Amino acid sequence: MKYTHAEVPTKKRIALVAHDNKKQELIEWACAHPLLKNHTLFATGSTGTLLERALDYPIEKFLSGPLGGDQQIGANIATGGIDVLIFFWDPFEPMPHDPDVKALLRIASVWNVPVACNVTTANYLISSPLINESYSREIPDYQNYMSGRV
Ligand SMILES: O=C(CO)COP(=O)(O)O
Repeated sequence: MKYTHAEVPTKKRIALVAHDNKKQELIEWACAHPLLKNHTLFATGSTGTLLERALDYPIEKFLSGPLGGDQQIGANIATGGIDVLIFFWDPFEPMPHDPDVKALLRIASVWNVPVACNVTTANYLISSPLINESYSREIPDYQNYMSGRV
């Protein structure tokens, strides 16, 4: 695989997602970090509705996770529309949409997007100076990949 770079803007596009047993944790984390409001926030349906209420800040909501929201966020990562993923997934509960969860985590890895799956990592991420700076992110060179296939 050949790689190229994408410029990540100063104002990040941050996706916030939590499974039901982790929603309260994510809400408390988001409320404790008002700096999030310097960025554009996205979320899956139920997570987004709860966060919007708690933060009193607009959140662009996708479908609910089990109905395709995880896949929508994954598609946005692949097309360069999301720069950071905060995904508090539940390690104790099997989900009907486990394949979607795995696919979202995989595609974030493919496109070298930073992912926080727990509060500690989210704290490290949000306190990184890079969250308020532009950043050159290494990504797969799609043109090169395609030219080798067709
Ligand atoms: O299921 C989810 C992530 O896999 C989250 O979806 P909701 O935010 O709609 O609950």
